[in-house]
Amino acid sequence: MTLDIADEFFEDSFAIFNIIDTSIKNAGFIMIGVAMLHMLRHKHNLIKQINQEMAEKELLQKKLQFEAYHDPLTALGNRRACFELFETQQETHSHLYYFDLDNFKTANDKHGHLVGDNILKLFAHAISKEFGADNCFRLGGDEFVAFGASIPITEQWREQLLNESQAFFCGGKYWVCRTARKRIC
Ligand SMILES: Nc1nc2c(ncn2[C@@H]2O[C@H](COP(=O)(O)OP(=O)(O)OP(=O)(O)O)[C@@H](O)[C@H]2O)c(=O)[nH]1
Repeated sequence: MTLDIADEFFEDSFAIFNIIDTSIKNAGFIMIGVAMLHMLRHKHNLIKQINQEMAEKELLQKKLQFEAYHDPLTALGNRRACFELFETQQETHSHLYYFDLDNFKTANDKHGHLVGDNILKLFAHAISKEFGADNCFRLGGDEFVAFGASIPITEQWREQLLNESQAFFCGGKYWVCRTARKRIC
């Protein structure tokens, strides 16, 4: 009889201990789960941040590369680009055109540098339309170079190129020469 009572007592106590023990274990699992989730979220944010920084770096690198090889005013290739691409341009184009605007200094002095800048942009746009922007370069000041095919040069063509800049009495001269294009057999 005494034994029975003791058995019941221990049975009940164990049941309570069991419940407490399971609860503690469950709470432990939940805490570990929450901590792991937190860690994963932190890692996810870190990877996102690294990816973003890498994308920004890549963009910056592309921007720097563009700036190193382009004229900021006209967005044409600059002197460095022209020299570095000279061989390739020679191989793919039969003629080289060199342009130098006339009276540009006078136009600058008379109408101001903003108008002067605009003349350069208009001329860059005109030759880009004729030869393709990738084949045109601004060497500096009012000097430009373009690579292209042989074009029947007429007074009309010349006027067309200088159309808008002529409004400021700014003309232009050009020289054309054959490139040393290699024949592809
Ligand atoms: N507005 C403007 N002017 C520039 C720029 N770069 C150079 N210049 C000016 O361009 C002028 C070029 O002068 P010149 O080479 O004598 O040109 P020009 O008056 O056409 O004379 P020729 O070429 O001998 O016919 C200079 O006054 C420079 O200050 C630019 O980016 N913008």
